[in-house]
Amino acid sequence: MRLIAPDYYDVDIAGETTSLPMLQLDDQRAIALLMDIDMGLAFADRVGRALAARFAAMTPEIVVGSATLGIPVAMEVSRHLGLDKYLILQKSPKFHLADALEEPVRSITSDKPQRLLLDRRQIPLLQGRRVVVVDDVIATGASMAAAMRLVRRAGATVLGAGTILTEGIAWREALAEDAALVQRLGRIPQFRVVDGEARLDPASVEAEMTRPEPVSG
Ligand SMILES: Nc1ncnc2[nH]cnc12
Repeated sequence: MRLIAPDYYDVDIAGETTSLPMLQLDDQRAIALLMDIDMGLAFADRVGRALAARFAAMTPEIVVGSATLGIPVAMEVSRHLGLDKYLILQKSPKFHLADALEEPVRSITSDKPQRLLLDRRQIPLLQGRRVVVVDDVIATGASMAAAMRLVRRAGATVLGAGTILTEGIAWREALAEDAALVQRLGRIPQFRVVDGEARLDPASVEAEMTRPEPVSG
């Protein structure tokens, strides 16, 4: 992992400041890295509780998450909604997934073509059900869009899309009207590498990220 200065980017995640390490992706790009699987049980519990609170009133019947980093999010959101069963969409074909429903992930940021897979034996868990789709980060929006397509192909209604963080702004265009379904606990910008340092990419910053907070009182 190639780290870059400044060492950390601080982001508010559900009311707590979280320091994310800065990672250089290539000559031009860097990201503030959120590895939810490395952040411990207290973090997983906190984000699960906070996202579940956003969706509870919609009375979802099942939570769907994408492997790998969406797995702890799906488990913790389910737990806090009082749901036992959850459903994971896989990225790599496993033996038992020979006959899976498949959706391409149209991502411009990954070098290899990717896809999301839904085990056909799990379709009954989704058919006619009210579903929340979750992931760790929504960046390009390509993974979330593919997950929503799969879930809808299986006959479910998507009530919402939950994520720990949104990254940049590209996801809004990729998700189109589904962007309105997104519930996030925080947001991060994207970064450009300039003189060996990560600098905030102004084009990735949401207008409301730089807008001063309204003064109360
Ligand atoms: N900043 C980030 N951290 C972890 N996973 C990501 N996927 C896309 N952006 C990410």
